[in-house]
This record gives sequence, C-alpha cells and structure tokens, in this order.
Amino acid sequence: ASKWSYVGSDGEENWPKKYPFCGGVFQSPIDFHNDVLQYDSTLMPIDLVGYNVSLKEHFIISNNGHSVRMHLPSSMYIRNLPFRYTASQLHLHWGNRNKPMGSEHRISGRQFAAEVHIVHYNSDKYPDVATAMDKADGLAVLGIFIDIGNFNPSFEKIFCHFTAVKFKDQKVQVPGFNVQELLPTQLDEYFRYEGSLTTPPCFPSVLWTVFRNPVKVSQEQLLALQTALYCSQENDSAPLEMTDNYRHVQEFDERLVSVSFRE
Ligand SMILES: NS(=O)(=O)c1c(F)c(F)c(S(=O)(=O)CCO)c(N[C@H]2CCc3ccccc32)c1F
Ligand SMILES: [Zn+2]
Repeated sequence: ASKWSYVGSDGEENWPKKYPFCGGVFQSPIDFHNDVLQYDSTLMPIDLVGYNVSLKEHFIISNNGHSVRMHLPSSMYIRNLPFRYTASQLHLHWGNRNKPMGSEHRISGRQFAAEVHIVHYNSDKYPDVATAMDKADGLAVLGIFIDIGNFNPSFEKIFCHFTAVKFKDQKVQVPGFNVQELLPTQLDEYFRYEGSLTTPPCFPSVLWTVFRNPVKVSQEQLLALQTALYCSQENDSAPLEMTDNYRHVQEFDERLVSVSFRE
C-alpha cells in the first residue's frame, strides 16, 4: 500500500527514504519566475482530441486517499506533442479552509487556490500508464490553476459528487461531459518543462504543460473541495481530512522553462 502522505513523518521531507526518485533530479512542482523563463516560438496551441465525451459515456470518480481522481477514456488524447499522449485520469490539489492556497506550481511565487492535473501517457510507445510512468518520455500532464471567481457549472459536474466519494476507496459514476470546459479558453499560453510526478514515486517522466491563465470556481465550490473529502476509510476510527494535498516547490537550478507567450 502506498505509505506516504502530506503531513507528519510520512510527509514530503521523508518521501526520499522510501521513494528515492523523490530526492532526485527534475523534480516538480516548481515556481515559474522570470529568470528561468525563455520564450519559445515553436510552442503551438495544445490540440485536444476526444475531450467532448458524450452524455451516453460515463467517468468513474474515486477517492484514492491522496486526491479525488476521475478516470478518463482512452478516446481522449493530445495530438500535437512529439508522440500521441492518451488521457488516463485527472485529479486536483488544494489547501484548507483557513489557508485556501493549495496549487502545486506557482507564478512568481504566487500560489493559486487549487490546481487540476490531467495525466496522459505516451500511447505511441507504451501499452498503458503503469508501463509509461517511469519512462523519460512516458507522461504528459496538463496543469490548470484554479482561482476564486464566479460559480463554475463545469467543475460542479465533478464537485457535486464529493459526498459519494467522501472516504478512501469510494467510487461513483459521472455522466460524460466536455472535459475541455475545465480548461482555460487560451490553450496557446502555457509554461512547458520536463519534470516529475509530484507524488511518490516522483518519477522524472513528465512533460509538463501548465496553462498561464487560471480558471475560476466560486468561494463555496472551493470550500466544498477543502472540506468534503477524507484520506481515511469510512470505518476508520481516526478520520483524516483531505486538505493541503500539494507538494512544495522544488529547487530549479540550471534549468529553464519554455513559455509560449511573449509578454
Ligand atoms: N501530480 S501528478 O500528476 O504527478 C500525480 C498525482 F499528484 C497523484 F496524486 C497521482 S495518484 O495516482 O492520484 C496517487 C499517486 O499515485 C498521480 N498518479 C499517476 C502517478 C502513478 C500513476 C499510475 C497510474 C495512473 C496515474 C498515475 C499523479 F500523476
Ligand atoms: Zn497532480
């Protein structure tokens, strides 16, 4: 069983003891600050295929004790990367009701309220995500910052199911919807760098694409995210709230982040 958490003796400072890659190179997340950014005119808008999943299909949302995860169909993929990257799952990272900032990546030190990750694997070269996840060109993750604003009906299609996945190992079916509604409108403005999984086993296998513009959810929706879920199982005598499930930013020496935008 994955024995790691975001707090206490199993927290991120001790991850390298059981998961050596977590103490290794190319670790994520990082802070996108000006002196590591380099404009790259070859970075094209992200081209998503099959993201508009029909109502007739469904997604499985599950609580895996670390995050709330939505499994995605293999009909969803990113078209214009060096290989075809097929969708596997999406999940979120967030803070807590008293300290609402819980994104993993930061822009000039600024942490956002939360962050969505859509995990894809290189289906040109590998049969599944489990095979791909420890290969240098194995994974591509899209990162979307979440900020506070108006109520977001698209995120509500996920958030409205939180009571059904309150505890670890609970699952629920969700009718298909257009996952692209969860992304910012401008898919041409993003940060790009080679990094890692931000949870154990921390494999340096991720081509990161983090969009520059945040999407908005309401204060009430954010509060639901911060208070609805538990890391512990339903019958656990010591309930553990699922909050602050973000890794702190990693040292980023001698490395550059490519950006698709000029100013
Ligand atoms: N921030 S992140 O994008 O690096 C990232 C996570 F933050 C995260 F929590 C998970 S997980 O599967 O929910 C739990 C840990 O494996 C994964 N899951 C990945 C890693 C392992 C694995 C295996 C199959 C499918 C997805 C994943 C992940 F890629
Ligand atoms: Zn993540």
